Amino acid sequence: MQLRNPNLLRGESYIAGMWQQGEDLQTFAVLNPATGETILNVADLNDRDAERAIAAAHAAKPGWAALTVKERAKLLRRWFDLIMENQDDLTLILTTEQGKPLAEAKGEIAYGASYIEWFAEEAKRVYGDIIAPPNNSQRLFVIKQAIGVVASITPWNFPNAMLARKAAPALAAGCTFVAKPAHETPLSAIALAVLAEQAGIPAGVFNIVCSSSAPTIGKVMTSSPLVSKLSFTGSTQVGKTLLEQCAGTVKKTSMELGGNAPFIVFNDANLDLAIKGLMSSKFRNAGQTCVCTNRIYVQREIHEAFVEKLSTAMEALHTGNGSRAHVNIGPLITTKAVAKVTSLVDDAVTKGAKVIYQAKVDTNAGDIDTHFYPPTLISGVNKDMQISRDEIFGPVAAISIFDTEEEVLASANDTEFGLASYFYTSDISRVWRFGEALEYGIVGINEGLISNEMAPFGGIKESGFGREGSKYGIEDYMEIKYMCLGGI
Ligand SMILES: NC(=O)C1=CN([C@@H]2O[C@H](COP(=O)(O)OP(=O)(O)OC[C@H]3O[C@@H](n4cnc5c(N)ncnc54)[C@H](OP(=O)(O)O)[C@@H]3O)[C@@H](O)[C@H]2O)C=CC1
Ligand SMILES: O=C(O)CCCC(=O)O
Repeated sequence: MQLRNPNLLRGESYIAGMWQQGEDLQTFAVLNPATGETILNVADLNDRDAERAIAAAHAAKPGWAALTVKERAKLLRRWFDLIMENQDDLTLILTTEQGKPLAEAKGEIAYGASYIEWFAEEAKRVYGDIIAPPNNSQRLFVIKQAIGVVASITPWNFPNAMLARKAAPALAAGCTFVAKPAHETPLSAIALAVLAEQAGIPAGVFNIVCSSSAPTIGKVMTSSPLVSKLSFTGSTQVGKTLLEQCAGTVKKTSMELGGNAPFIVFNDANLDLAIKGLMSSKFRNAGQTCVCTNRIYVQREIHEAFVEKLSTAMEALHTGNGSRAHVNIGPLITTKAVAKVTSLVDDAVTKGAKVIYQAKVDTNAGDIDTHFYPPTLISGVNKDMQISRDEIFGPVAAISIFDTEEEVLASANDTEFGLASYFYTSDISRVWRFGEALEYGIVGINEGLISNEMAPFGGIKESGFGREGSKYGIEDYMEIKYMCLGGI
């Protein structure tokens, strides 16, 4: 990998302001998902290393919380500037370890950085309250204070942005932070730590613990009495385990878990707009995001026209190694992920769905074909097929036909998940009626790209709780304290 700033590619963890090999001096390999080649061997930390990171964050907490918000904001702003100055190198690291095409990786670096910029500003806008007292001898106040040490566990699909959007509000609020990135993609997280150090964020405030054993580090994070909050993004299954583990020390938690997003197109929709929205919400990161469209519902009268337009649009998808300029669909993260998508499509086809379009995979010498799944369009999907119940996490567009608004609302809400949803219509009454009736934390209306740092990202039901980004995001990292002054 040719980087302008080779210091960004490191294989150590960052604890207490020092680069660390870990007590056991073991390493694990980080692989390029397109080629299977080892990019770097990264220090494999154990439970005692994680405890040291938590102790470092705990020790750094009083000093960090005591800085003025302007001082913390300035350091966060410096971190943001450095990330943007190093955007091209960070992009290359991200594509190499995660697989997403370069243009998307570049977008992710800017997206992640936007949370740091936003929360550097929001740090200055935390307000308390004065409450009318029940009698004249009292005065009642509400203040907000940093929760304390925050631990985070983040996934491989957005190795930069998921970490940045947890660390930024936490640090802005005055919390200190210990991150465990996914073992598939630790290099982007380590690079963020290199830049945090360079920005002058004090030792112990931002720590990274890389490990091949997530359950080991997770146990330490969830059981340590020094950790006040756990913020997790990943599968609902692992989220539930972590919630159970956090119960022992009654930690606050934010859980950004799986989704099963419906994408509904009514007869009166602008079809071209709907296709544009679907292409971005379905195929972003090769379909590997928790807000990716999972179930597409098209009203009967427009089904044929919609399928035709979608097949044509999908011809513009080029699947291959994300480091090649024209590629816009990269590999899936592992062969296990490819096997899961394959089995969902096979199950749907066995139960009667039809494959309408399947793209070709265009790999180079050195790429491993079995790491890629071709963009595929199937129609005739129904709720008995596993593909309509599970997160696909792959580039498969699965269409069902519906007749009435009532019917499609029931289908859309018939899931344990409640993260993102999308619908297209030109009927303004339906915009409100249907938007309010969808049981989701996020509703895209005539829009397929709903994520940005100014908006509250998060789900309901088994998609989790807590909100990331927006004016609400910093609240997740603050405690409310009520003070009652008597004897007046
Ligand atoms: N909401 C979302 O954004 C995401 C949803 N998913 C969904 O989950 C499916 C499986 O993906 P997968 O990567 O396995 O997701 P996981 O939930 O297993 O991984 C997410 C994060 O949790 C860590 N982790 C895994 N097990 C534990 C544990 N017992 N204790 C503590 N941390 C743990 C992982 O570490 P490590 O990687 O080192 O094992 C990673 O950092 C996907 O197909 C998709 O459906 C996946 C990723 C993100
Ligand atoms: O959890 C995820 O899958 C990442 C969500 C990406 C986004 O912020 O849109």
